[in-house]
Amino acid sequence: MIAIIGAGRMGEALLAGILNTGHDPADVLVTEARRERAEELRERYGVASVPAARAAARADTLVLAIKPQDMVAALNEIAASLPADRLVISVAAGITTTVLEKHLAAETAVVRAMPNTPALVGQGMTALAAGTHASEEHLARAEALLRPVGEVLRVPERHMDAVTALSGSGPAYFYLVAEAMIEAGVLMGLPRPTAERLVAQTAVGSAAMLRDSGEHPALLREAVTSPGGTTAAALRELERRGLRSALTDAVEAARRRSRELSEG
Ligand SMILES: NC(=O)C1=CN([C@@H]2O[C@H](COP(=O)(O)OP(=O)(O)OC[C@H]3O[C@@H](n4cnc5c(N)ncnc54)[C@H](OP(=O)(O)O)[C@@H]3O)[C@@H](O)[C@H]2O)C=CC1
Ligand SMILES: O=C(O)[C@@H]1CCC=N1
Repeated sequence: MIAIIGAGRMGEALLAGILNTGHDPADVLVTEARRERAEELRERYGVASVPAARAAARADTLVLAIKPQDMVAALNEIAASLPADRLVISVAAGITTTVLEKHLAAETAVVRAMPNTPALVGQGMTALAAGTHASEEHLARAEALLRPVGEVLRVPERHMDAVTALSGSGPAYFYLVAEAMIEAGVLMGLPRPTAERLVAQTAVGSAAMLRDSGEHPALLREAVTSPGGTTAAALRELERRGLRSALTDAVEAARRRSRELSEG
């Protein structure tokens, strides 16, 4: 049995992704304190909501998808009822395996994961790092749980803040670009549904090329850039406005924030 403690945006994305790939809702529990939200999840996915301590006692694998700021309180809530052989997977930004282990019984197997919301549609990217007591078998279990909702990569834990800044927060950067492009289309007089469709499919197609062609993004960009053409004019403007350095600074800010969250 799997329990998802904290079924907010990320918890729900994982829940939906896991159920979409064939898990029986009867084998999945969620912990959601707000009654209306618990009811919504039951109606939408057929999963039961139980208090965290009960979920901890019943599930073999616990996924902690609560905010970093709520993590210590939640760990204290489950620690006493968590049998020693359970696997605890935390997806919280900035919360290290050392912090997780400190608030759980000695030798609890802990895996730190950083997924992203495209898990909802089976296109997530999750990085995993093992805690001190997580064996290869525990990592394989975490991987088996998350693999159906997207790609999984094992990384050294020291890379987790950078991973969070790139793939954890990354979908938001792409959505901001998409939003700005759609508004630009509307500004030029395109009907909104037309602009939305053009941008969404351009994003999907570009992402597929990026992932599947094996080409460096600079080469893919070059192939779009006809001499003396429209793309070159647009790219000059993006470079002049500092898109590249804005993105570098943005990703570094996210990593800094992830580190701050680990300091409590
Ligand atoms: N959103 C994303 O793209 C990603 C998020 N994450 C991580 O996922 C975690 C959740 O983020 P996100 O989903 O965005 O945030 P949300 O605020 O949407 O979700 C947090 C959820 O946890 C619930 N909660 C709080 N305390 C407890 C508790 N003690 N027991 C059970 N449930 C509790 C909240 O309930 P209530 O609303 O009732 O307070 C809420 O439903 C964070 O740690 C974040 O770093 C990781 C990768 C990507
Ligand atoms: O914004 C956040 O803190 C979380 C972590 C990665 C994506 N969302």
